[in-house]
Amino acid sequence: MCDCDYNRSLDIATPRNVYLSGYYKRSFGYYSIKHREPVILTHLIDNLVRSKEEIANKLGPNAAEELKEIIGDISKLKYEIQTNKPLEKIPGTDLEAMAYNQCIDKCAVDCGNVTHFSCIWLLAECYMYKRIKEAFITRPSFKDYDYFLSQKKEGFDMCKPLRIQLTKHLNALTGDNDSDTKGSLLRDFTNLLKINLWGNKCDLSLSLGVVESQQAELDISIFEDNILADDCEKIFDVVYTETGTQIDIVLDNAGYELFTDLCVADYLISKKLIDIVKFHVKSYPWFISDVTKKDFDWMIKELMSSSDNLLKDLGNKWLVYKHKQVWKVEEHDFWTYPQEFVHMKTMAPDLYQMLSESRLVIFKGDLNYRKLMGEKNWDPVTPFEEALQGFNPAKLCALRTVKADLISGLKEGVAEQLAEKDSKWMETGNYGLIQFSEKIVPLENETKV
Ligand SMILES: O=P(O)(O)OC[C@H]1O[C@](O)(CO)[C@@H](O)[C@@H]1O
Repeated sequence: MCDCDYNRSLDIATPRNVYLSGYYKRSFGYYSIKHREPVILTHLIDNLVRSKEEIANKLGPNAAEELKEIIGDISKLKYEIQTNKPLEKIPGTDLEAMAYNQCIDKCAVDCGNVTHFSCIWLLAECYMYKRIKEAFITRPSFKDYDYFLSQKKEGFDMCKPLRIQLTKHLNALTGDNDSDTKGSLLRDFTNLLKINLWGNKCDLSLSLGVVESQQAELDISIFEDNILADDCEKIFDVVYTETGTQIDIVLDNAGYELFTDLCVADYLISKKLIDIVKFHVKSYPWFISDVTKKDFDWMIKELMSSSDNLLKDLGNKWLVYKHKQVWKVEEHDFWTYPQEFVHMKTMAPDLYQMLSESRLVIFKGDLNYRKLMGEKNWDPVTPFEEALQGFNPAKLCALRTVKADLISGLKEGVAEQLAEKDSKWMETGNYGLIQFSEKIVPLENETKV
């Protein structure tokens, strides 16, 4: 039940156990809708205006006129957000349009008129990216255009030194399997998971589309104290002792984070801990830096043509994984729906079934974490499994740097201590979680959420 009342917004932080919403003025959702979203849209418009010549040359004679219409649509969206207009329904009868309109209708029932600042934050934020996509996909010259591509490429290029460092590290770990012991595998897998966790700090929607120098560090020991939940050993046990040929990684950001994802996947294959890795990507440009199929393929191609031989060899190795179907890239529209994951089983049963065949599903990043947790402001000591509210297609884990004011699975007193040091500690990405949940087999007569 979303707790927002259209006619009033409260100058408070989000109360416990209610949906995050811009309705609470001291919430990160309010700050994001009021300050971050308009800036993201302004940067998008500026980038389009700056590259209009190049676009017209590349996309043909109608592109110039269509670009004006697109900029008009995005400017209109920005105005709607800034003046807290009701969310317009998404035209069309495709499943994704229906998912958005169903979410808008549910919010209308729960809390009256559905505006950007009064509805559940997850809907408001996903809706913005859906409307951006609609602006482009409804113009023939732009239906395959990636409007965030330049930032994703810039982010990838900027992290080359880190990628070389990490490649040397990975090669050292995978170069020799003969001396492996369970202890050495646990140590090295844990180290790679933590490097992967901190790779999540590099996300462009937090930096509002501006590519910053990569704060990610390979020497992750300095961040050890900032990991607030560490289930690496439980995750390793699943990978090391369980059966099941595949694991699934629900990807988040392109660039350095994707590179660290592929390094973890490479380690699992090289050490023969798993046979197949399935990567789940978005079907269109999403939250500025989220990975699409094209981003995945582009990264491998870029590595293969690198001036650095280590990167080039890695790219060639990873291309072979793809060609041999050891690595598979999967798209599904559900990943760009506004619904929380607890609705996956009914809204995307095919995807839920695919995940249920996995030995372990790894969810990356903050947006996936919000969807796992049902976009609710849990008491931070609420067990992670409980906050999943029954979503558990398989054993799963979340690797997330904390960028939003919702969290679960903390020890008593931790959230309070951190809030005393910095009231905005949950918005910085400076703290991380590596949380695991067993596949809970429901009792026969237990009702599902
Ligand atoms: O790339 P990630 O880790 O999902 O983080 C992106 C998301 O984090 C937030 O800043 C907070 O959830 C969102 O506004 C943003 O889109």
